[in-house]
Amino acid sequence: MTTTTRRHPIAGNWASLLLPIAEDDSIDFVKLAEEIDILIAAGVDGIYSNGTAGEFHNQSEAEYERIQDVLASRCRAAGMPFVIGACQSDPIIMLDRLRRATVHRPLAIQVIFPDWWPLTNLEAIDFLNRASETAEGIPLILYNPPHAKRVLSPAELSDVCGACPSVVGMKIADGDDAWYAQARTHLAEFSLFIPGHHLATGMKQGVAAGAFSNVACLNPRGAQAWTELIHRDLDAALDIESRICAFMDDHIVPFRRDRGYSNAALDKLLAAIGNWGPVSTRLRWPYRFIDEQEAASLRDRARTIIPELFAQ
Ligand SMILES: N[C@@H](CC=O)C(=O)O
Repeated sequence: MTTTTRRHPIAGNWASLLLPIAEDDSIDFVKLAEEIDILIAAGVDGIYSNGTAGEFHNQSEAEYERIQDVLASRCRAAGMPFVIGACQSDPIIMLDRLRRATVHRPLAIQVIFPDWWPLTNLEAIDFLNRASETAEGIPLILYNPPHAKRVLSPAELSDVCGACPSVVGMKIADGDDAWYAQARTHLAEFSLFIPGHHLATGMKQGVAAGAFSNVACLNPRGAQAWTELIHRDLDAALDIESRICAFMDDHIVPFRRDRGYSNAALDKLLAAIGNWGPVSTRLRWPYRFIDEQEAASLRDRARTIIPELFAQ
């Protein structure tokens, strides 16, 4: 894929900051700090806050502030790149989160489109331009997941984001070969982040810069080693990817498809299976979370199917 000057060097394996939720539904900030230190020690390419997995949709503004403070201070002290998610369904609150994120000078800031009434392309451009002004020169990454109120095609993403110079990247779902061809045609100037479990394919297709990664939820250190392997030995990395996908399809996706759990519940299940830090499966009310026992019983399966992710 031909790149242009807009394409930002941000890339690689980005670990989601998952919220340790206590039994009384509060955020355990001591455990949050501990989790960040573990992710830093794992040597991931970066840590980001407030994706769906980070429950951005279910926290107060004071909590938002405190999460970003903890993330920024610990990452800065360790020289670890970080991205802040300013995402929120309400555009006014989102711009305010964005304004408060700029204080920490993250590598980039993630935004979504306002998400109650779907935006037209013109409204989306207007929103991103206002977000760009608010970001004070910090690059923006548009997070447009499959569950967004409006999911844009590569051509639509190009029309909308092309009009907003601060948007340097997108975090989107990938697709089949035809989708990848469209992405190459329309989105070459952007850094594209695709779902973590497809990263080797996305890089083979010459499209993906990295992932804000569910594989890092399972094991941040293993996901980092796999990301590095993609550059060294693509065939070996694709073989691991096929087993990661099989594990997801057989053991993780059924919780959403058959039992109605949210994506955040699935990502927290992955972290509990990986058992690498102080993050349980618990989500904040009203969202249902997967019993910790399910994680314990999948632990051996994960290690058997994809031992490479647990070898470090
Ligand atoms: N979609 C996720 C990515 C990690 O699994 C997110 O919430 O950012």
